[in-house]
Amino acid sequence: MDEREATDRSVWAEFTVGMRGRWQQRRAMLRLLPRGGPAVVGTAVALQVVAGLLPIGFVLATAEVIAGVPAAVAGGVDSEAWRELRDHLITAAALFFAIQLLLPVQAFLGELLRRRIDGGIRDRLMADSFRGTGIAVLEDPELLDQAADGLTMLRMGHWSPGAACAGFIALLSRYLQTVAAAAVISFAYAWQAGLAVLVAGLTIRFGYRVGLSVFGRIYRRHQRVRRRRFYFRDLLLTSGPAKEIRIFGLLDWVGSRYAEAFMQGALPVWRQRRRIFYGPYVLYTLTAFVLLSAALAGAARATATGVLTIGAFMIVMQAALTSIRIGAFIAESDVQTEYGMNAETALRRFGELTTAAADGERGGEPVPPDAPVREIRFEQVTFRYTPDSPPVLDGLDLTIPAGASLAIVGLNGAGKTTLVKLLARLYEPESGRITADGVDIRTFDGAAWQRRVAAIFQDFVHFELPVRDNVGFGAAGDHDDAAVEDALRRAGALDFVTALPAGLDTPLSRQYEDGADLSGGQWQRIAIARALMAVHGGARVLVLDEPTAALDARAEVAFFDRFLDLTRGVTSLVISHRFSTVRRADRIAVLESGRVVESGTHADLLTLGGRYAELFTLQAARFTGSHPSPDPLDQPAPTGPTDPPGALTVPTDPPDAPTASAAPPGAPTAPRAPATSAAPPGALTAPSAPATSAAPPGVPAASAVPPGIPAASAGPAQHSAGPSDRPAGLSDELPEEAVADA
Ligand SMILES: Nc1ncnc2c1ncn2[C@@H]1O[C@H](COP(=O)(O)OP(=O)(O)OP(=O)(O)O)[C@@H](O)[C@H]1O
Repeated sequence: MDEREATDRSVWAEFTVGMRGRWQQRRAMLRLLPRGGPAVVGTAVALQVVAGLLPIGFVLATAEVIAGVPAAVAGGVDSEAWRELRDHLITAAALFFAIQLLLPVQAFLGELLRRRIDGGIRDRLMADSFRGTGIAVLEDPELLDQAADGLTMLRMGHWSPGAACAGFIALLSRYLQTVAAAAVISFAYAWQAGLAVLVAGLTIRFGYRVGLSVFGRIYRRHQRVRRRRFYFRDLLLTSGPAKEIRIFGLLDWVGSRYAEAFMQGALPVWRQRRRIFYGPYVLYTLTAFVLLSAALAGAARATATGVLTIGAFMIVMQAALTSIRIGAFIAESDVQTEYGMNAETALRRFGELTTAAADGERGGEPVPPDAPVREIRFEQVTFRYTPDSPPVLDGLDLTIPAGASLAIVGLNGAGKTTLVKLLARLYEPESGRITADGVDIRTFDGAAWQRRVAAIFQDFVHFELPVRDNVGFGAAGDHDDAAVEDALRRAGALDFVTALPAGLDTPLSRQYEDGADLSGGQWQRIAIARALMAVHGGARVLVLDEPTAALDARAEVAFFDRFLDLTRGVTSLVISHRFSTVRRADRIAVLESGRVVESGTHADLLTLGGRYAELFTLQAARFTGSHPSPDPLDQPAPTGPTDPPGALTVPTDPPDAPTASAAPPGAPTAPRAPATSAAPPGALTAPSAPATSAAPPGVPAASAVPPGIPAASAGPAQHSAGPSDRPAGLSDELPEEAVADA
């Protein structure tokens, strides 16, 4: 229902439309109350009863004081009337102080109640709602709206469900006071006057609550705008975006977007205010005024005619004023209950959505030990993120042999990461299936399967926690220092971690006093260590999504030189745009249009001369200068002879030779044959003997190797004489740095 519809409806119609929901909310509040604990709830209720009755006692005592003054004055200081007056005065003062003393105790109990109830809700949300293995539900816009509102209220605490419960209890004393005051009027004067005063107070109260409820309903409809506002606020106030916001001078822009979003959410509510509050409020107040005036006028006349004593009149007057106070804004209850109930509704919906998603995934068979031992297969897998978006994977078939490495390449947005998310059961395929040794992974217990898959995504989490946790989380919090250090050492991170102020205990964030921040490459090594830790903890499938994108060329070479060692016996999947990384995998799959369009070894795919060869050529050309860019800035930087020896070597793997990654770990590498280049004039060429390679027809063997850089081969260099038909630049002789930096 949109806002226009709501504004077209009368306040009363809008109120009645929301009536059912409000009763549900109130029932939900009552169900929440016991979470405050019987002692706290019981004491709070008892105090509210006392707090409701004390003002009536005060009214009676002060009336007695006023009524007793003439007799006391006439009787003098030692008279009985004087002593009575004194006693009434002391009683009134004691009641007054009791009321004042009760206020902070009531506030304290209300706060305790709020904390307990909100704490319970928070625990329930964490325990129930986030136990699912999938993440699709967490990207659902409706859920995000509910979460933004509900969680914000829960975090702030002012308008949370707990605050609403405390607000409801606080109403007890107010209503008790109102009814008791009306009863006093009935006894002191006439039941008709008591009833009139009661109805007057409740009428104003009702009018106000109707307005507040309608106001709350309109407010709730602007969840999405508020979420946008929170986003702009966080852009301004959090450190992540701070760099770019400043560098691009976006402070004002974001500030004005924030103000705009604020107004977008607030204006419709404000515009409704007059209609919702002022009109009806005048009507209800006039009605109450007439009723109250009639009751008080009657009492005044009765007093004037001697039917009512002056003391009784004072009681009626004060009781009427006490009773009518129910119609005023109740600071400890009104806003809290209205918005707190909205927060409860939002959080309940949030819980329902996440629980439903988790329930759909529940159960499942245990994952067989050591699975996968043969292979993982994607069989005709189709997947789309939302029902109306095009498929990202479209009938995809792929076999990942167990214990070997598979690289996945493809253009940006081809679906590489999506494929991994499906493998890790963060999402489920729309059709088709993924099997491990022939068993659909959907039949496995989701959490158990996820323990089997160690995935480090491009946007891996930078936990603002000590190094030990950042790595240990790979093995579900295994914090065995020896294992953590071993993983760090193998990821090439131990040296810089040891140099940190508190070693493994150093929090990885500058936002903590003794914390340290790391460079992108250092963080990536921490992530790799986390993945290795996961393998240590029993993961059998290792997924590295762009694992070396932030590593320098030397670190990348070092990492992949040890990669097979590091992942021996583990099924590994590597996604990378760096061909120096990709080529080392046992097999490579090329993803395009939601399917695997080519697969094979690096050599096979070069020979095929298809998509992979084309991508490889494109990347190579940037560095060989085979396709010089008209823009001088686009030219590759020559690598100087000062570079450390060995840092830029790349294994040569002619099409019919084993790839570097396929070489047995520790096997000696054959000396690299010097390469020549068919590069354009001016391109850097390696000295010495010509290197040729078996290449697809029409492809000249070419490679540019900067001077002074020895070319090496992981296998025996095999060269065919004669002209090569490999595309220009499509050479295995690329300097590692050049490929790595592409
Ligand atoms: N959470 C998501 N919700 C909706 N669409 C998504 C989501 N994640 C990815 N997509 C879309 O799915 C498509 C494939 O994305 P994916 O991240 O799998 O590509 P990729 O091949 O890994 O790309 P890259 O090489 O840039 O990392 C893209 O069009 C992207 O917009």
